[in-house]
Amino acid sequence: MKPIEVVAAIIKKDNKILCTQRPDKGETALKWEFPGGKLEDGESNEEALVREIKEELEIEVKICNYLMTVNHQYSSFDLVMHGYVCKAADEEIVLNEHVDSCWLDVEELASLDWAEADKPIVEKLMKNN
Ligand SMILES: Nc1nc2c([nH]c(=O)n2[C@H]2C[C@H](O)[C@@H](COP(=O)(O)OP(=O)(O)OP(=O)(O)O)O2)c(=O)[nH]1
Repeated sequence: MKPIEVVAAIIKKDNKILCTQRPDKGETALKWEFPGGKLEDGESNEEALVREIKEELEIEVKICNYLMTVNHQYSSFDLVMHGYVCKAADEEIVLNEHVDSCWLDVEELASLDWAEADKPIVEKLMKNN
């Protein structure tokens, strides 16, 4: 099966990181994630990320650096997820798709129930801190 290819934004503001909670459906129901979504045909990772964040949260992000790619096998699909560290301007987020969100310090990230594929990203952020 062809993996689903996704981009995810680790959005930083004032030293906090934006964490978002997925809706109550599918294999990752109510898990916490970094916002983002699937690449559309012909899009670069960066274009997809800026578009997804605008759609999901109604904010503009500036991509600072690539962090890592995670390959994860869920039982119903294979995921390839590219994580980028981004900066948000001082705009209010609007939750168009997520059920909850919070801004956490890096050392607080482990307190959330993350989607499995996000755990290596959380570990890397905490190690780099
Ligand atoms: N965006 C995002 N998706 C993640 C993360 N961790 C993780 O397992 N996923 C999975 C959940 C979903 O099955 C898939 C991304 O799908 P999505 O629903 O966010 O993407 P999308 O907005 O383009 O999708 P769609 O509703 O248009 O189908 O990747 C993460 O940190 N960020």
